[in-house]
Amino acid sequence: MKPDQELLISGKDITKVFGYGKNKNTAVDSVNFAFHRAEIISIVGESGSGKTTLAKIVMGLLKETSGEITYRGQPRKLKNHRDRKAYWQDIQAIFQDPFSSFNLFHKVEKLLNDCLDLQGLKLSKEERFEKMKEACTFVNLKFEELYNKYPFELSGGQMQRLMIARIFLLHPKVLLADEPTSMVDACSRSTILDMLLKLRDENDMTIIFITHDVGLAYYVSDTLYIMEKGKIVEQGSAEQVLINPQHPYTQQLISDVPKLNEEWNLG
Ligand SMILES: Nc1ncnc2c1ncn2[C@@H]1O[C@H](COP(=O)(O)OP(=O)(O)OP(=O)(O)O)[C@@H](O)[C@H]1O
Repeated sequence: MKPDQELLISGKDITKVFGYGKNKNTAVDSVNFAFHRAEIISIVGESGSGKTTLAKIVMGLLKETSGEITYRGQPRKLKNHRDRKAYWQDIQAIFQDPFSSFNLFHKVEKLLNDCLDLQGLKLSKEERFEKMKEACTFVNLKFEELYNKYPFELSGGQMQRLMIARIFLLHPKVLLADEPTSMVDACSRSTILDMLLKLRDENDMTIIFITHDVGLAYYVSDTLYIMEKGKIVEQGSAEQVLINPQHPYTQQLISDVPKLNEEWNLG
């Protein structure tokens, strides 16, 4: 499936400065982006390049110092609780540390039930059970075995699957995934990515991956944004950027993955 042309979220000259004076740090520097419906985008860069800061700005968790974000054709407004609630119904995130995404005092059943509540759906107890079970099955978890457990009783991999089960129930328009596979082994890793790709195909979800792994980015993405020291130094279709990188930083990132060309058979 290919992304369509409907522009969903874009940013113009987005800048984020932390600190003052000698401690001033421009984490995101005049960044422009345009993400479309059903598009899979990877933002690739080394540690400290500003990926997570940019992701938090897109999420509305961090206020940009300057620049403008447009969402569905309108300047994004997050002034009051109502604006934010509406925005966060449409955009969800999976962060590196799954523990940060859950209320650790709530059992799995409540965590999933809350997703159904957020949708405002009127469902019977049986319907709720069926939906939660379906979500767990989608990510190869057994609801019957987990529903009564607390997040800290789950493995890192189970937690990550549970996060995807939540996304399955919430079906947001945009999913921001910050290194979503960092806590799972290589085998589960491709399963998790396949789950996310399937969600995109079924729900036309736009997915933004934040990663330092060019290989992963190529495997999953339509579009790559390469970020260095707060700036987007190169962007384009995944093939175009990987096969014919223009910027020296991109060339270096790719050459740091010596087997990339062979593994992905890029010639
Ligand atoms: N809350 C903060 N206060 C001050 N500086 C910050 C803050 N958050 C991030 N930074 C700085 O902004 C820069 C970009 O950090 P950011 O976490 O966005 O990078 P990243 O590319 O996501 O790195 P990683 O891959 O390690 O997560 C870094 O220099 C970091 O120290």
